[in-house]
Amino acid sequence: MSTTLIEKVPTIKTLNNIATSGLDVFKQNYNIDENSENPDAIVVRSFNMHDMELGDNVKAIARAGAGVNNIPIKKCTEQGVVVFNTPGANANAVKEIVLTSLMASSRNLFAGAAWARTLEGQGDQIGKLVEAGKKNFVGSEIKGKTLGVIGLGAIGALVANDALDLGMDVIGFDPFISVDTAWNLSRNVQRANSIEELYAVSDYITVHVPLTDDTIGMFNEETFKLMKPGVQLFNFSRGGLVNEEDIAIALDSGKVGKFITDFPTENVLKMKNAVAFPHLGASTKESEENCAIMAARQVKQFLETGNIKNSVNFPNANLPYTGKKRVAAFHKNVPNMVGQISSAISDFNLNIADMVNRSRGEYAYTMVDIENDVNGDIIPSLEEKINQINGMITTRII
Ligand SMILES: NC(=O)c1ccc[n+]([C@@H]2O[C@H](COP(=O)([O-])OP(=O)(O)OC[C@H]3O[C@@H](n4cnc5c(N)ncnc54)[C@H](O)[C@@H]3O)[C@@H](O)[C@H]2O)c1
Ligand SMILES: O=C(O)[C@H](O)COP(=O)(O)O
Repeated sequence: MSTTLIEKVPTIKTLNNIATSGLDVFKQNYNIDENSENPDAIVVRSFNMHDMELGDNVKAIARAGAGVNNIPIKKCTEQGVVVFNTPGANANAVKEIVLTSLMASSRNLFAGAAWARTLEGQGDQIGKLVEAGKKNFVGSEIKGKTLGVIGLGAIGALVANDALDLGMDVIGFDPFISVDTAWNLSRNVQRANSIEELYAVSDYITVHVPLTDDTIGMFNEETFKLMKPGVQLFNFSRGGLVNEEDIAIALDSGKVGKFITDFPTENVLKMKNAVAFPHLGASTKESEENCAIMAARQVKQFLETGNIKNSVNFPNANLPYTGKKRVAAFHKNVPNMVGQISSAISDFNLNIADMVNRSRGEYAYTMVDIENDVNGDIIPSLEEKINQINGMITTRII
């Protein structure tokens, strides 16, 4: 696989609309081409990449957003393609839509507004009809009610903290909470020791976990049984978290009072007391810009220096870039890789100035800076030699 930036202008492929301010990061020395079949890197939002061929030149994929279930992570890792996302960059947008929906749903605003539209054509009678009909839309105040927040990451923590400020009692559940988020979470958020504890006390439940093999269908017949009758469920995470057949039954019976989701499907659109938005959670100007800029900067930094920040499949690694030649190698996390890379470099009579080696599960990443000026002619042979090491996935010399 060929690689260095001096050889050619790198191409960035975009899937979905990416905010211009993000693409501006690539203004100099890059080529942006949405039709490229074999780019150096791809910037994507929700486009489903699972059935897409990845060209052998692709080195990085940046998800301008949080959820990466649309990207074939395993395949990327096996090919040494780094996948990035933009943690927290759209969290405020989602927090605001969740709290807006929470209040709007609790006050029956969606149903009330839809009914008001049916009065069109009633002329002078509208005032009278409104006063007679409003009793059907009496809502509840959220103050003093309990909100259960499942997943206390970037979004969940913001929702939990601000719901407290709105006068709600908040209980949170996240068995994998990060130290950073724990620091940001108000101490007034109660900690549920089990998800069952949260289900038992919550009047409203909002979910902020990724869609994975472990979370798919986590809201189902069994879990609805553990919730308070009439609970209102908010899903701004991913449609697959909720079993559609089971929620339809729970809504019919009133076990679940309302279901607000950002993920419409044919089934959801037919459900009683369900409100669906067209995946609007992160659709604000601010959030689209934040995500695009962060994604673009991470890709640019990686292509130009090999440094990795916010990858979801390879370890983060940072070595100050001096401008001298750098070997950047993705490999299996097995013994003696660093030794073999070092000895391949010394076979070319080159000295090592600095290095970093980081691992993540079965995979690892090593960057080695070379002290000497490297003659461009030997780069392909050095690259080839390192790529021949057993357990090596791919190497670049930058
Ligand atoms: N509707 C939208 O437009 C929109 C926008 C942004 C994010 N999202 C979705 O929201 C999800 C969360 O986003 P985020 O930025 O908060 O991500 P995040 O990674 O910051 O937080 C996710 C949290 O979920 C926790 N978690 C994982 N599995 C769990 C489980 N089984 N039970 C409880 N907690 C669990 C993790 O420990 C983590 O703290 C994303 O994965 C994405 O699918 C949707
Ligand atoms: O996971 C995310 O970040 C959201 O679902 C946003 O998706 P979008 O970028 O397609 O709006």
